[in-house]
Amino acid sequence: MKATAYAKINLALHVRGRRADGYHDIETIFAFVDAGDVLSVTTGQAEDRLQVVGEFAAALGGSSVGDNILMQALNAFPRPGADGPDGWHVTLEKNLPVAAGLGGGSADAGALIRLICDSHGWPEDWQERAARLGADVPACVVSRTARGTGTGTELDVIDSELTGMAVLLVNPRKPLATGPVFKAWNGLDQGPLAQGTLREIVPKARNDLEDGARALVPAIGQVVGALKATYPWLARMSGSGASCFALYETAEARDAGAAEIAMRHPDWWQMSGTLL
Ligand SMILES: C[C@@](CO)(OP(=O)(O)O)[C@H](O)COP(=O)(O)OP(=O)(O)OC[C@H]1O[C@@H](n2ccc(N)nc2=O)[C@H](O)[C@@H]1O
Ligand SMILES: Nc1ncnc2c1ncn2[C@@H]1O[C@H](COP(=O)(O)OP(=O)(O)O)[C@@H](O)[C@H]1O
Repeated sequence: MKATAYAKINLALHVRGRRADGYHDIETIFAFVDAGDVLSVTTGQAEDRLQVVGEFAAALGGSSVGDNILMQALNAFPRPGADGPDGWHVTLEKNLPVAAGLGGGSADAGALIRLICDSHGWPEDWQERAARLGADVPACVVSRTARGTGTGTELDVIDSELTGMAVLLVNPRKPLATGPVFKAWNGLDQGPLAQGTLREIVPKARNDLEDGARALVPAIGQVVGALKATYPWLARMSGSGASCFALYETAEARDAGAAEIAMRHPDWWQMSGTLL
C-alpha cells in the first residue's frame, strides 16, 4: 500500500490565549497540498518496522526510529488479527523539511492512521488517539480544508472554494521547533477569524506566530518578501514557520514564481502543488 502524507499549511492562524497546560488556544484554517512525504507499507509482517529514506531522512537521523511519530502511531493504533497483531513494515520517503511548519511528522502520522483505519476499521476514539500524537494530527488524518479550534484538534471541515488553487511552498532550510515559537508569542489576543467565504476572510486574516518566528529566523521575512514579489493571490508563513506559502490563480503564475525564486535563492527548498 502507498499513501501521500499531504503537506499541511495554515491559511490563517490566530492565537487567542495561553492555557494553563502551556498549550495555546488557536483559530486556524488548515489546508493541504497534493504533495508531501510518501509512505509505502507491507502488511502481514511479524512485527512493526520503520525505514526512512529521501532528501530529509538525514534530518531525522539524530532521533531513533522509536522516537519517530510513525512508530508512535503504529503503537497507538494496534492491528489485532486472529493469529496475533498484523505487523506493518513502513518505508517513509521524507520529502518535506523537518521542523518546518508543514506538519511533516503530523502528516506522516495522519497518512498512516488513514491506512490503518481504512483496513482495520475506524475506532470511535480515533480523534482522541490522533490528538495525543500531536495537536495537528487529527487535521492531517482528515487532510481536507478545515477550521481548527481549541489547540487545533476541534475540526469543522469546510467546502473550500480554494480547492485546485496552485501552491508554492518555500523554506529557507532553517529548522524551527514549534514550542519556542508559541513561547515567543506576545500574549496579545488580536481577535477571532471572521465569518465568510475563504476568499473574503483569508486575505484579511493573520498568522499570529509570524513575528515570534521571524525573531528566531529572520530569513522568514525574506521568504515572504520574495513570494510577495511573484504576484500571488496570497503569501504568508505557515504554522510556526519557517516555511511560507503562496497561492496563485494559475499553475503558470506559480511556475513562473517558482522559477524566479529558484534563480534568486538556489539554496532555498521549494515544492509546487495544488490545494486539495
Ligand atoms: C503550529 C501548528 C499549526 O498548525 O503547526 P506546525 O507549525 O507545528 O506545523 C500546530 O498548532 C502545532 O501542532 P503540532 O506540531 O502537532 O504540535 P504538538 O506536537 O502537539 O506540540 C508541540 C509544541 O507546540 C506548542 N503548542 C502546540 C499547539 C498549540 N495549540 N499550542 C501550543 O503551545 C506546545 O509548546 C507543544 O509542546
Ligand atoms: N516522521 C517524522 N517527520 C518529521 N519529524 C518527525 C517525525 N517523527 C518525529 N519527528 C520529530 O518531530 C519534530 C517536528 O517535526 P515536524 O512535524 O516536521 O514539524 P512541523 O510540524 O513544524 O513541520 C521534529 O523535530 C522531529 O524530531
